[in-house]
Amino acid sequence: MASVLQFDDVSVVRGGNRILDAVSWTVDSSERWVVLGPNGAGKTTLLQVAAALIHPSSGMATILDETLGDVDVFDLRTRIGFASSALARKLPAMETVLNVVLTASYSVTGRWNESYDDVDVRRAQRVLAEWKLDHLADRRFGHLSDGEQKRVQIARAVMTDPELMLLDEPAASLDLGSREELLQLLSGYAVAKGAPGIVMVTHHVEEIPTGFGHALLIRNGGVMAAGPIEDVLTAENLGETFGIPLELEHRNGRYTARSLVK
Ligand SMILES: Nc1ncnc2c1ncn2[C@@H]1O[C@H](COP(=O)(O)OP(=O)(O)OP(=O)(O)O)[C@@H](O)[C@H]1O
Repeated sequence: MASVLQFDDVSVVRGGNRILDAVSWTVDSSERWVVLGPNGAGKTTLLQVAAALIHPSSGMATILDETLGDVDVFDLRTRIGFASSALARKLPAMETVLNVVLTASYSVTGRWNESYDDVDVRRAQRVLAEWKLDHLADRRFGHLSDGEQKRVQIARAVMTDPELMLLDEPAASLDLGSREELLQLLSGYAVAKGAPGIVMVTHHVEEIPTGFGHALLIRNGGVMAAGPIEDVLTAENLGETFGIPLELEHRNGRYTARSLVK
C-alpha cells in the first residue's frame, strides 16, 4: 500500500509554543482518517503541514512521496485537495458555483481571462451533480446557505482529482439535516473506487462518516492514540483526549458521545 502522508517526529513551534510535538503518523492511500481533539489541540496545524502550507520546525513530513523542504510546494499542492473555512473565505462571493468549482483546475479562486476546455466544464458539471449541487450551478457562491457552501468547497477540492484529500471540519456549523446529507455524501466518496487517501478533522464523533476506518486523537500537539478506529475510538481514549469522562456509543458505523459528569 502506498503511503500518501508520512510524518516522522514532526514538531511545529510558533512564538515559543510547541503546537505540534513530535508527531509520527502514516496514512496509506486506501485509508480514510478522522482527526479528533479539543480546541487548540493542533488539528488545523497538522492539516496545514499535510497540505504543504507550512513546514515543520523539526522532523520530516513526506507527502505523496515528496519530502517538505526538498520539493516545489506549488507543484505538490496541485495534487492535494484541501477544504477549510479559511480557504472558503478566499472564494469570491459573486462568482457562480460552476466557476468556483471550475477555477480549481487552474488553482485560482476567481474567474478572470483563463479559457477552459469543454472537458473541464463537463467535469465540473459532473462533480456538481455528484455533490448534489447541479441545480445551483448558476447561483452566486455568496448567496448559498452554509451547508451548500461546504459542499461547494469539497466539490472544488474533488475537481482536481487529488491524490490526497484534506477536510478541516467540513460539517461545522451545519444544521442536522445538512450535516447528515453531507456525511452521506462523504461516506459515498470515501468508499468510491479510486477515492484518494482522506484525512478529516472534526471536534465531534457524531460527524464521523461511515467508511472512515482510522482515527488519530490529538491533545496539546501530541498524539494520544492513532490506528484502526475500533481500537482508537474508545470512551477511555476519547475521555483522556478531551479531558472529561465520557460514554461512547457505536451503532451502524456512527458514533455518539456524552459526558458522564452529573
Ligand atoms: N502562528 C501561531 N503563533 C502562535 N500560536 C499559534 C499559531 N498558530 C496556532 N497557534 C496556537 O496553536 C494551538 C493549536 O492551534 P490549531 O489551530 O492547530 O488547533 P486546533 O486543534 O485546530 O484548534 P480548533 O479546534 O480550536 O480549531 C492553539 O493554541 C493556537 O492558538
